[in-house]
Amino acid sequence: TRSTRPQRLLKAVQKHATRGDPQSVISAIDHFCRHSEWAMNVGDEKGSILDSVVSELNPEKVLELGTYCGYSTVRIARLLPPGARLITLEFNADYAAIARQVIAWAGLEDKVQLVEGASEDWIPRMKEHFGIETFDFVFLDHWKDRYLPDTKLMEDCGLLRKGTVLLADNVICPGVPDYLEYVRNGLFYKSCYFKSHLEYTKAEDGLEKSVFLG
Ligand SMILES: Cc1ncnc2c1ncn2[C@@H]1O[C@H](/C=C/CNC(=O)c2cc(-c3ccc(F)cc3)cc(O)c2O)C[C@H]1O
Ligand SMILES: [Mg+2]
Repeated sequence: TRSTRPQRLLKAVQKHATRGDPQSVISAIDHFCRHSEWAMNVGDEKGSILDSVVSELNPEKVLELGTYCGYSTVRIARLLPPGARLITLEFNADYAAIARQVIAWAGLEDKVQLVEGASEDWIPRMKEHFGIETFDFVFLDHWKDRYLPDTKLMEDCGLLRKGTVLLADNVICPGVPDYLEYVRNGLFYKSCYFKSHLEYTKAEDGLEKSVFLG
């Protein structure tokens, strides 16, 4: 049977990227998505904004919601200091299998824990299962109607501390209106918008950076 797009994306990484070189993995995926087949990675333009937020923060404990093929996982993990940890949640087994191989090709498996399952099932288990007190940085890039409920769930589970940074992809396209209203007009966050473009296109999109006020 015909291969899937994530399988073809992985093949492009294995063909064009150098094992153990995260930048070459990122470049191979961006080239594949720009010239062969569009895929819903955060991409190079928004990815540079993601890089600057992570580099400035130097987080020890990172959570990613929605691994997909592992593109943003690699972008984030390559910038983490030694000893820092990234937990990424993905409930689609096929995507998870591809992402594990992409992360391994980049040589970042020691910094990344890919957990197969739904965010609402795993967020309440972060403390007892992974020994996480609070997260320093959370990247939201999963189903858009899950951003707000999962943010409230992280608050309720005590996983956010004063200064925790949430960075949300796709706040314009496809859009997350309920989440935006909550972080911009609520009392618990200081929020700002980074205008950019939908990955590999000219359409507007952007990232919302929200700092938890505790
Ligand atoms: C609740 C939960 N738990 C664990 N994993 C979860 C989850 N919800 C989704 N996931 C996993 O994350 C991934 C889902 C990501 C959803 N992202 C999207 O739907 C998405 C869509 C677009 C887009 C824009 C314009 C268009 F015309 C078409 C598409 C662009 C993007 O950057 C996106 O992230 C894969 C899925 O299995
Ligand atoms: Mg996205």
